[in-house]
Amino acid sequence: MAKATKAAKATKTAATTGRASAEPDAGPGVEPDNGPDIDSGTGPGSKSSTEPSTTNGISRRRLLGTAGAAGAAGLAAGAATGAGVSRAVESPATALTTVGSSYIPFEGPRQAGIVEPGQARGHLVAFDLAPGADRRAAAALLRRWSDAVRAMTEAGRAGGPALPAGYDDQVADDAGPSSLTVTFGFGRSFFTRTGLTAQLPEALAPLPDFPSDAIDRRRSDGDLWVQIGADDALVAFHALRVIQKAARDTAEVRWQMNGFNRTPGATARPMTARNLMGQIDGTNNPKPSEPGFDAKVFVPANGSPAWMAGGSYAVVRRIRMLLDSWDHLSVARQERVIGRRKSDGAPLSGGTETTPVGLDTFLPDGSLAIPSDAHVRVAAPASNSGATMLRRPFSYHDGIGADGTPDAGLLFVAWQADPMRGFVPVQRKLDGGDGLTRFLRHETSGLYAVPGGVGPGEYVGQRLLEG
Ligand SMILES: C=CC1=C(C)c2cc3[nH]c(cc4nc(cc5[nH]c(cc1n2)c(C)c5CCC(=O)O)C(CCC(=O)O)=C4C)c(C)c3C=C
Ligand SMILES: [Fe+2]
Repeated sequence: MAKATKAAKATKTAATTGRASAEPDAGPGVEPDNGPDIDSGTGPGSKSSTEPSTTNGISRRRLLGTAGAAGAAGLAAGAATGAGVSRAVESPATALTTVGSSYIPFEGPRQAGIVEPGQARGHLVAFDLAPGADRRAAAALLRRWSDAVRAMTEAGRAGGPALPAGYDDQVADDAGPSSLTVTFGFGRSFFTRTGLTAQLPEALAPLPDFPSDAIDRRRSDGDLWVQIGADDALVAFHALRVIQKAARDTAEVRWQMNGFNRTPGATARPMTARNLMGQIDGTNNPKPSEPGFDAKVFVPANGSPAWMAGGSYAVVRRIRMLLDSWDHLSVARQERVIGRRKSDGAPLSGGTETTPVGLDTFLPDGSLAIPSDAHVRVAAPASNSGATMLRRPFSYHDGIGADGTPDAGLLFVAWQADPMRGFVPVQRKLDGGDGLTRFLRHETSGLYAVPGGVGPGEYVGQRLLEG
């Protein structure tokens, strides 16, 4: 595929994935114990443009690689440890950092934005088809979107094509690709709206209601879902604007959520990111290098329906963290809620961050080292008949809510080959028995079928829409 060809041309490097005696713990309310006009169907293909766009006479691509040194230091450390998921990175001769020049191809057997480390900035957006927009209109939209993303990910690369005028509001000028990915999915309602119910995947059955859910349906679901990620805020915003403008009369925004992660190069060496509770979050994600990874995360080539081959299912939950309550717990108690040390993410059963969690380890007093209601115990595949998912969240912070507490938490995005063997059984178990539940509120929910990737000239979802 083109993905492999492009990757081969680029310099390869590694970057980190960015990852009982149940002592009764204080819940909320207890005493503190510690202080352009984008043309329908005629958008540019990846190879069609020739000259780079210029700003004040300076080519966007000539400006790559002129930022600080932290990224390069982090990159070197990443390569030395060999940790994490490898990704293609271009290295212009003058580069002092790789943040801007990091490039993730749009084309490939799988959509980008699933296995790559979570970017520093993310936008999650759901669209509903406009009244009267049919399958044909939806197909034209997916082509416009795919062409736009192809152009945006290629533009700004050293030696890459220019961003065509129709896409360029100059917001992303001067920046490189910055690990931009845009990932597209279909919600259940898309199939009824477009008369494609015969192609509706079984796996897209509505998620069950979980007892502790507090779901706002207006900010949930949607016909189409788009996940945008980039390591530069302007590159991410630019992609968002282009996607929204390209939707034009065919689809309107149903909801939008904005998130973030740690910026690459902010730590002395690549490390698993922390969430807004301060925990190292992502350690025990399945790794692409592990046997069985693909089967857990992606629909197999002979999977059903056929158009989902190479695709995946994304569960998206906006999970508010009840931070004021959480902050009242001592660090020791917080660690027992999770089952890992806050400072370095090591399991309470001993070792370092990457030491396997000892679910059967006992303390000298005979109690379980990982409490019976600790999050990692209740969520572990071993506690859920092997159920596994790839978690790739963004944090969010939208100021102070009506209740006077931070409207902040996790835009939880979980990827799996089948939600019934991933998110659903695990969330059922967490909802009843996880010590963390009392510090969380699931406020929105969505499930999307994310088809496989595209080759040159193809658009995402083509096999569904033209099958
Ligand atoms: C339904 C699945 C899960 C939800 C919802 C969820 C929410 C959630 N998790 C954290 C913080 C951490 N989670 C950690 C591990 C972990 N979480 C899940 C699943 C859900 N989490 C799994 C499957 C695992 C791995 C368990 C294992 O096999 O060990 C951790 C520990 C570090 C890690 O392994 O990533 C933290 C910390 C928050 C804050 C949260 C909701 C806001
Ligand atoms: Fe978790």
